[in-house]
Amino acid sequence: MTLNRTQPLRIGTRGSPLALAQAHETRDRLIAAHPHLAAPGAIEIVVFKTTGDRILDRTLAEAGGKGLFTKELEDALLDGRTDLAVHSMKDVPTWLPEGLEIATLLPREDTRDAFFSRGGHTVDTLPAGSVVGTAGLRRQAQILERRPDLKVVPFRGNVQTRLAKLDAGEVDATLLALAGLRRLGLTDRITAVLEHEEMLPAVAQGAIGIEIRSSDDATRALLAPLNCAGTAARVTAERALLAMLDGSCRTPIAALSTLDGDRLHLKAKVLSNDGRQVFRAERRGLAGDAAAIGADAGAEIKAVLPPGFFQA
Ligand SMILES: NCc1[nH]cc(CCC(=O)O)c1CC(=O)O
Repeated sequence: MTLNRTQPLRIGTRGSPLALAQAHETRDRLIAAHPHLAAPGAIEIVVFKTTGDRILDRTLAEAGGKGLFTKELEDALLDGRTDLAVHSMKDVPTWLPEGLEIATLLPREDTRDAFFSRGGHTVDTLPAGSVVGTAGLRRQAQILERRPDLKVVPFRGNVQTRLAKLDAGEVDATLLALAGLRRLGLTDRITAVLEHEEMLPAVAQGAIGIEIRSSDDATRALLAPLNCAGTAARVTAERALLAMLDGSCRTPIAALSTLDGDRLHLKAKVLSNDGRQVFRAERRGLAGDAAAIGADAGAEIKAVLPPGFFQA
């Protein structure tokens, strides 16, 4: 098969600064692997506004529904308006639409969360009753697990908006994924980087996935040299856990797998929203068994969850 194309390769992306940085990283990696794609017009970046970009006044769990950041990109792929879609894998629902697949995982960024506070406080030194702004139930639950005396309030908007709200005193602290901050070059204002023991990341946090039509062998071949096998194994394990738990986005789930050679180590945690109930599982195995490792850890947690634990 020839990798030369007569049509431009069309990359679908959201328009947020982080999404654009990830689309540009994808374009740059494609050009590095296939120099002819550097020609003017060989790659087009097509920007879409997703439902998740429109809803800024509610938390995403309240907005309900899955795929808030992906649906418009996937519709464009399915209609043939684009050839690939670039996603933060953290935002990609467990089940993809029929006819689409994640073809490639780029090398994963740092998976930790960054903590920002006024007055340089860490999670442990924040005065009782301090207000932490976060949109995510996973962060809310883990903050309250450690500090039940803090108050967590919903908080959305892009990085700059959130930091402005912090400066204005609307909240005393907030959290953001370090991966996004690194990609945007916005790490200078971080108060503390939270280690995994303190804040286990979201499934696939820090990973960029590239989605294509399953029938599109030409684009799959173009993307093949960009795939990071280690990231793919880790994301496979974490997403298999999610699939087994079948968790709605209203239940806090955190997971992280790491690789040491071909040995994969998965840690997973499901919490109640108030952080008072915590269920954990841990598994080790071969990277080649990533899907089974994730499913197995998910099944262990599922077996001990009280009936009705997952909210609709
Ligand atoms: N939910 C939004 C979102 N999706 C991916 C990232 C960060 C980048 C990543 O984890 O890959 C963020 C922002 C955040 O959580 O701070």
